[in-house]
Amino acid sequence: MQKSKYVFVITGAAGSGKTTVANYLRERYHMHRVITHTTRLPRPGERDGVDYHFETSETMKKLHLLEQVTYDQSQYGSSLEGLEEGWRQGQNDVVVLDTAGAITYHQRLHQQAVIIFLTVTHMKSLAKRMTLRGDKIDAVKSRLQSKEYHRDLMLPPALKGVAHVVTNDQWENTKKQIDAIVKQIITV
Ligand SMILES: Nc1ncnc2c1ncn2[C@@H]1O[C@H](COP(=O)(O)OP(=O)(O)OP(=O)(O)O)[C@@H](O)[C@H]1O
Ligand SMILES: Nc1nc2c(ncn2[C@@H]2O[C@H](COP(=O)(O)O)[C@@H](O)[C@H]2O)c(=O)[nH]1
Repeated sequence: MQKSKYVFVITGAAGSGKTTVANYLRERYHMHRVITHTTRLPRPGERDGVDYHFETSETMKKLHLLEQVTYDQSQYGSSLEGLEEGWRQGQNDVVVLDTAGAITYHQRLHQQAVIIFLTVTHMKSLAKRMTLRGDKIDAVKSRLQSKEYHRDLMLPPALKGVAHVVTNDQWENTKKQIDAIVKQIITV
């Protein structure tokens, strides 16, 4: 019987498939998706309280956050309350973070944070995926020019030997890799 609950942290470059993997973990393994906070504007189809808690700079300041980062000129942050909500219900959590956030989770939660770093073989496919997702052209350009985008293309040294690295080229193959990681961690 599994005693302690985990948070699966999905990290990696923009467009690498973090949200897609998080949704898979939610649907296939009934994990609780931690909704994080951001000051960026919603993308077409994104809903407040579902994809993010959309904040202003003022409301963001009032939150009690476990960690907070600036990514492509917007603020993002996640709360301990968000994690505890899932654990209270007896569920494992899944959260989507940039690599700076993933490092903080590793430092603060140790083995309780299972870090999965997503990458792709051809970096050009990332911009293509963002465009196909419906992101505005200016938003894609801004993302590609940001220092955080370039930083998150590579596994950070602090996560070497810690993160499970998954190459998300072919979705069917990605699911198999994710299933293997979950099986290794969770014993029912
Ligand atoms: N293996 C795959 N092959 C092709 N397309 C994929 C694959 N995985 C995800 N996608 C698609 O790529 C797009 C980007 O995926 P997703 O939104 O999950 O990325 P992300 O890492 O969360 O991005 P961001 O950090 O920019 O929010 C989506 O349209 C998704 O459906
Ligand atoms: N450290 C944190 N990173 C977060 C959080 N919520 C989302 N993110 C990451 O930010 C970038 C940009 O997200 P996008 O939705 O605008 O593309 C991406 O890497 C997300 O994973 C958070 O609370 N903390």
